Amino acid sequence: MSLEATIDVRGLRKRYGPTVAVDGLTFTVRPGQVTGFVGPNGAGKSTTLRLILGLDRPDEGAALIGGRPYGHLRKPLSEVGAMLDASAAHPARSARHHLLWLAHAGGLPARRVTEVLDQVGLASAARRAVGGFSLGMRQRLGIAGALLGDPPVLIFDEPVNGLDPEGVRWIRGLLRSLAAEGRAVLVSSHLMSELEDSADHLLVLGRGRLLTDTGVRELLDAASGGHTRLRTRDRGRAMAVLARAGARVASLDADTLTVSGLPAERIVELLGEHRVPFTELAGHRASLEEAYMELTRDAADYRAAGQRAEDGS
Ligand SMILES: Nc1ncnc2c1ncn2[C@@H]1O[C@H](COP(=O)(O)OP(=O)(O)OP(=O)(O)O)[C@@H](O)[C@H]1O
Repeated sequence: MSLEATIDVRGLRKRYGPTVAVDGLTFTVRPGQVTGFVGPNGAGKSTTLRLILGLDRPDEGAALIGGRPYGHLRKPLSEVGAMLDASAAHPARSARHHLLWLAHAGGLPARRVTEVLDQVGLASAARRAVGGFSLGMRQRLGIAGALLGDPPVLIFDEPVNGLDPEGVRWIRGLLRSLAAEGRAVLVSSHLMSELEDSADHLLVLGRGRLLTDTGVRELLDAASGGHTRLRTRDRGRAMAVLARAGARVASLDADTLTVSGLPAERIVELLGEHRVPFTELAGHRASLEEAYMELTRDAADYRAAGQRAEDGS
């Protein structure tokens, strides 16, 4: 693997007729990390990935893999692996033949085919026609194709889409291990929750623009840090005491409050001083989705679009 495992996108712009699909994107995907590329349907994720992979031409800007545009890579399969469409294999071909054909076209040895079939758990189905494969098996075959050249940069477009929980767990583990080997791994998804246990970094896209470029840990820490869940029989007095001290307090149910803006130790002190009884006090760990909502409280645009995506319309 080369050391230049990066994707650099600079001022990328692409328009289809009246639709601006990608609107001035700049970001870097770094080695040793899983970078989540998130946004609702139509946000421009697939277009960006196609531009990075030289499958479409940008109107402006550039996308570089290890410092060079895709078209200038000497051995593309060994420099970047991608799965954009899991149904790309010919249905009458066996999994093994499909990969042998790819390996041959990319100047790779046949032994790599055996290795990647093993790696994705398809060894026993290698001689079956792809047409009879389940969606999960097709995803695995697409991933095998991406891994064929042992590339330092990997791109997966919605790899989790339509998979059962076992398949989702497998893909998460694979993404993590590929990043742990020092590769740059870019994974798109239209759902933040799908990236919960796999992404180290997040690029959030809305209507062709980059809304957020952040580390997942920083995002979660910022959103989780200030929240404490408090259970008390005397909700009214607890709210009054804490609000007077500058906290933001909200009711969750008859005897539970969430408190933000004060550290847990200060909450305990205040409740003690004012003799407000409580039975439970716990730090709250935000989910990735909650953390992102907190960060973009004012970005109604993304949310409106995201909501439509969640509704499936
Ligand atoms: N070849 C094309 N011709 C015309 N419009 C296109 C083309 N490709 C993409 N678009 C439009 O560009 C916008 C971005 O689409 P894109 O597929 O990149 O979004 P996406 O974030 O990948 O969405 P999805 O999650 O649905 O795949 C959409 O409005 C789409 O209709």
